[in-house]
Amino acid sequence: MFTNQYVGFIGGGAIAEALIRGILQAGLLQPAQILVNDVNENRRAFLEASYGVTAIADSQLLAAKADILFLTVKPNVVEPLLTTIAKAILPQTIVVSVAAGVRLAALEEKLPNNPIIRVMPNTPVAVGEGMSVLALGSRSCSEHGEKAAALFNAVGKTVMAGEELMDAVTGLSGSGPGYAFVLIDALADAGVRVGLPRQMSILLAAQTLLGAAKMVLETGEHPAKLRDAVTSPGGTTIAGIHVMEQRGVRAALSDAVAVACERSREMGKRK
Ligand SMILES: NC(=O)C1=CN([C@@H]2O[C@H](COP(=O)(O)OP(=O)(O)OC[C@H]3O[C@@H](n4cnc5c(N)ncnc54)[C@H](O)[C@@H]3O)[C@@H](O)[C@H]2O)C=CC1
Ligand SMILES: O=C(O)[C@@H]1CCC=N1
Repeated sequence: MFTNQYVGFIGGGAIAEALIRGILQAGLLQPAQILVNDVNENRRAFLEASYGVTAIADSQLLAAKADILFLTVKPNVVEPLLTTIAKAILPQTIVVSVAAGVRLAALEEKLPNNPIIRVMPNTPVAVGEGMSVLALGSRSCSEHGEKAAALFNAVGKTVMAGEELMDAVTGLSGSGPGYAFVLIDALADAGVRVGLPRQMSILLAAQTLLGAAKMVLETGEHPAKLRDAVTSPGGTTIAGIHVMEQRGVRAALSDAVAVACERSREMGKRK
């Protein structure tokens, strides 16, 4: 599907690097098929040295070469960037924007000919366990969607959705690894508190969340049912869960997702 094709990234930061690492690890593309542009020269040199990809200092040149072009810059940089590359990009190039809050209509206005797809991935794409949600723009047909989905399927799970769900997706799975790292760090600290060595505690915390997540995905059971199977009557787990409920862990997570979703909405309104 990608033979003799170039995939370009404008913006070589955290999410671009995670995608590049995951796509190369999956063997979907060769390093020579990946082109990267970043305003930061050190970043270009780092990505070239670390992954064998080709760094291109001129974003217009990169845009003209790419068959699929990822926009992996901060949301406020997207529109000025599109003004810069609009004349250089070929009309058949599929544009994939991962920018939080930036609407398909705004992207399509700046690039009046290209098929555009808005995606919200997350950083676990770097290890093949990403969660990416794709929304097709008005000029994207199923073939464009399938091509973009093939890239994201190689680095994790993929769901197609309407754009109206993107802010909610951003608040949950886009930002979610951040919440999960805080939870793992907090659990690891807790383990240290009760006497475990730090490294062992981090391993226990991370593997426990990974195992629990895998059980939800593989059994298809409701998480509450799986929780019930851990909570022996009068036992340790229910004593711990009681404290979590008392301290409002559920409400805190609910508010975290709601506030992040709202932030994504606000970013979409900014001009
Ligand atoms: N980090 C994450 O977990 C996720 C990020 N995103 C989205 O990805 C985008 C990038 O986020 P991060 O990678 O976290 O940010 P970042 O700050 O790590 O990367 C942005 C990169 O763009 C470069 N840059 C700035 N202006 C540029 C320009 N005009 N041309 C070329 N390069 C330029 C910067 O030097 C930097 O290396 C954002 O729009 C964000 O909403 C989406 C999903 C997850
Ligand atoms: O924090 C952010 O704005 C980006 C979007 C989702 C994850 N990181």
